[in-house]
Amino acid sequence: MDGAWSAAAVRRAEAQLMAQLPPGTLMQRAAAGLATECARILKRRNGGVYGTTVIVLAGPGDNGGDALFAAARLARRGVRVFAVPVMGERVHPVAAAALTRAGGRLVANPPRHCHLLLDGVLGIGGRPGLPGRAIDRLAAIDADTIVAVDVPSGVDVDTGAVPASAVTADVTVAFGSRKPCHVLGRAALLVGRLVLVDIGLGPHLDPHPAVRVAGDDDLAAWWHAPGPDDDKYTRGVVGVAAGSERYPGAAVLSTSGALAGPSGYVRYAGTAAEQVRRRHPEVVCTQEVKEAGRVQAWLAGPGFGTDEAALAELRHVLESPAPVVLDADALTLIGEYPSVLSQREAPVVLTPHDREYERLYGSPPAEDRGAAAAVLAKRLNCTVLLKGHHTVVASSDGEVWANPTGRPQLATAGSGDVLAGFMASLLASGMSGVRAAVAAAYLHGRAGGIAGAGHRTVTASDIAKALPQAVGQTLSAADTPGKRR
Ligand SMILES: NC(=O)C1=CN([C@@H]2O[C@H](COP(=O)(O)OP(=O)(O)OC[C@H]3O[C@@H](n4cnc5c(N)ncnc54)[C@H](O)[C@@H]3O)[C@@H](O)[C@H]2O)[C@@H](O)CC1
Ligand SMILES: [K+]
Repeated sequence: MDGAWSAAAVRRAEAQLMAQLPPGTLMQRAAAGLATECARILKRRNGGVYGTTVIVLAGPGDNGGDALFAAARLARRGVRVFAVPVMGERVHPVAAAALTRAGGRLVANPPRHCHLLLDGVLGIGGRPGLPGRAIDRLAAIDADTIVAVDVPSGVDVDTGAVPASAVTADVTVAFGSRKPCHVLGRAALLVGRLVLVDIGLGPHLDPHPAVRVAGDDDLAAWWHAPGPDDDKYTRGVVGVAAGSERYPGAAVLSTSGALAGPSGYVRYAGTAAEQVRRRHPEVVCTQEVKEAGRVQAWLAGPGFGTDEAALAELRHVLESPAPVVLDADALTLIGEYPSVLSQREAPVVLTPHDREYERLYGSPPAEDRGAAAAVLAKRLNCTVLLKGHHTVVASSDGEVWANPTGRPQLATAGSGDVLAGFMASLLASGMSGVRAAVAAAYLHGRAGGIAGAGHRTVTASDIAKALPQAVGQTLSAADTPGKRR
C-alpha cells in the first residue's frame, strides 16, 4: 500500500532524515531529480536541452529554493534561465546565488514565451491561493510545459481543496512522497502527470499515511483466487436487486458487473428478470428478494425505483445477514428512511455521487472530499465510496483511500451500475467492505482505461466487458499471486 502524507508528516520525516545528513543534502536531491525530469521534457519536446528557455516563478521559501537550484543545473547545460521573484524580492538566497553563478538571471520582466515554466511559488509551506504577482506572471507567460515543484502552488496541500487561484501543471515533480493534494479533490486535476523523486524519506514516513492509495500488489493480496476445492457456492453467491420494468438496463448492467467479479454464482431478484435472463443466461433469476435464496452479498438500488415496493425490497435485503452494497435509488430511500439501516450489523457500502451524498448527509460534500466521505461513513456506520473524477473511499473508523485509476470517460450512463455489481461480487467472495470498495474503484477505473484506449468512446457495457482484462492485468502485474482460499 502506498499513500499520501500530510505536510506536517512530511516535515517530521524530513527533520529525522536531515538530522543524519550534511546541511542542504535533501534540497540538492530534490533539485537534481527535478532538473533531470525537466531536461527529459525539454529533450522530448525540443530535441535537446541546450538553447531552450526556462522561466522560474520563485517564491520566498524552500520550494523556490528547489526550483532555483534545479534551474542552476539546467543553466549549466546551456539553458537560458530567467527567474522571477513573485513575493517582493524575497527568494532563497543561496539558491539564487547558485543560479546566477551558473549563468541564469533574476529578472522582473521575463520573456513572453518559454519552453518550460517552473512553478516554485509555494510548496508544502503554502497556504491556499496565489500571491497577486504570481497570478499576473502566469497569465503573461506562454509556456509550452508547466512543471509544478512538489505541488501546484495555490492548492490546499492536505485536503486537495482549491478555494482560490492555483497553478494548473502539466507535470508535478513531488519529493519524497505524495501529498493528499496529488490524489484528492480539484487539486488532483491540477497536478498533470505526477513524477515522484526519491529523496530517501521512505523509512522515516509514518506507517499510516493521511490518505491510502492502493496498488496492484494490494489488489493481488486481497483477491480470492479459487482453490482446487472450491465450487460455485464457496466462491461466493452474489445477489443483485436492481432494475425495474421502467429501467431494465440497470439490472442488466449491474449483473454484468457482478459476473465479472470473483464470485461463482449470480442471482438476480426483480422485475427485469426476463431481460437479465436474455442477456446473461448464467444468472439465476427470481422476481423478489425473498425468493432468491442465500447469498453472501447483496447489491440493491440501481434502477430500482423509490416507491413502496422498492422500499419493501430494500428492507428484505437489509434483513439478510450478508454484506450489502447500496447504490442509486437505494441511497435516495436511505436518505428518506435512515432508520432502515439502524438495525444492521453486517457491513454496508454506500456509493454516492455528490447529489446522493447531499440526500444522505443534508449538505453537499465539502471540498475536502476525504473528510466528507469519512464524516458520512462515521455517521451511518458504513463504508462510503464517494464518486468523482478522483473517487474516495472512507471507512467508518476514519480510514481514507484515494483511487489512483479512473478517467473522465467513466462518467457515462450505467457505469455506476457496473461498478456496484462488481463490488458486490468482491464482497461475496469474502473481501471486507473497505477493500471491496477500494478494489472495485481501482479495477473499474482500469477497465475504463482499457475500454477507452486510443481515445475510444466508452459505454458502461464496454467497461463491464473490459473488467476481466483489468483483473488479469492487475493480478499479473503484482509481485504476489492472488491468495488461495
Ligand atoms: N526542508 C527541506 O530540506 C526540503 C524541502 N523541500 C521543499 O521545501 C518546500 C517547503 O518549503 P517551505 O517550508 O520553505 O515553504 P514554501 O516554500 O512552501 O512557502 C514559503 C513561504 O511562503 C509564504 N506563503 C505561504 N502561503 C502563502 C500564500 N498563499 N501567499 C503568499 N505567501 C505565502 C509563507 O511565508 C511560507 O513560509 C517543499 O514543498 C519542497 O519543495 C524539498 O526540497 C525537500 C527537502
Ligand atoms: K510549487
